[in-house]
Amino acid sequence: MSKGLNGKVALVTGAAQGIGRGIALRLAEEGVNLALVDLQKEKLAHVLEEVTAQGVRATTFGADISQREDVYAAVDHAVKELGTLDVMINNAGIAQVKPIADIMPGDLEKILNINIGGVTWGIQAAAAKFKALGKKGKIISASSIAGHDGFAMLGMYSATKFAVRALTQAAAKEYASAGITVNAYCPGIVGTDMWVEIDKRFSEITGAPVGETYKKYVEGIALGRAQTPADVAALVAFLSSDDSDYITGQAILTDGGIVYR
Ligand SMILES: NC(=O)C1=CN([C@@H]2O[C@H](COP(=O)(O)OP(=O)(O)OC[C@H]3O[C@@H](n4cnc5c(N)ncnc54)[C@H](O)[C@@H]3O)[C@@H](O)[C@H]2O)C=CC1
Ligand SMILES: CC(=O)C(C)=O
Repeated sequence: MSKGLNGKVALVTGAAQGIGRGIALRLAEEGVNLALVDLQKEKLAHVLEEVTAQGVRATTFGADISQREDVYAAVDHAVKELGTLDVMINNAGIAQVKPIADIMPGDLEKILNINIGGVTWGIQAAAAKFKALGKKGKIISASSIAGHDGFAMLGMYSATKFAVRALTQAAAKEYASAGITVNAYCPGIVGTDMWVEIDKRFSEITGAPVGETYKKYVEGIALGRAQTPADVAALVAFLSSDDSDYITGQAILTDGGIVYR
């Protein structure tokens, strides 16, 4: 068990599936009460059943993280339903597979609003709430290996994940005096719907057979297998726990050996 997690309250965005669901399941195992936030309300209801079956209290909230008022409303909802907030996990994000030459203004606007806007509003709303509650807190956001190395065909996605690292560093410096730590996790190749979509788009662009791009990337992992949401959740549980109290401003790689920093 991770130190100091039992009884805490965490909000997880993008909790309806994939890595966000994996984080919710792991935190529930650790006794964390959960506010589950996503665009997909039906899928959230299923994750709600899964986590409450582990004996924790939980609530769901439908929100579009690119909308500042939605994120603030989600944080207010968490505190109203669960009594407080200790950990904010800005996990939701989208991928975008396009050669640089094909990126259009609408593509740029969409991914910036979700991947950078969503994290910005999440950091802002959580820090304001921690201060209003008069408590310390932890803010944890999803970056990526693509936040350390720019990936071909994932140029704008990579740019947003580099930006998450920059925001993490700046926010860590701004909020340290309030006792708020701000960190990020950087997964590698995780077998979620996001990669099903990335693989499909690569096929459309390059003509590679479906499944080939994912297979090629997984073959490049030193530990020899694709990452699971539970692998990512193990790092997020550590960053949510008291064991990470002296860590701030970091974007920590968890990728089985792809990017070495
Ligand atoms: N799958 C992978 O290999 C990797 C993923 N990541 C990052 O981890 C995070 C989670 O990824 P996955 O679980 O793989 O993705 P996913 O696509 O399986 O799940 C993302 C979830 O976020 C939700 N979401 C998307 N846009 C939203 C919005 N505007 N408002 C509210 N919710 C929204 C979706 O409904 C979905 O439930 C993302 O930030 C992603 O960039 C980072 C590195 C690797
Ligand atoms: C989805 C993602 O972040 C990568 C690099 O696979």
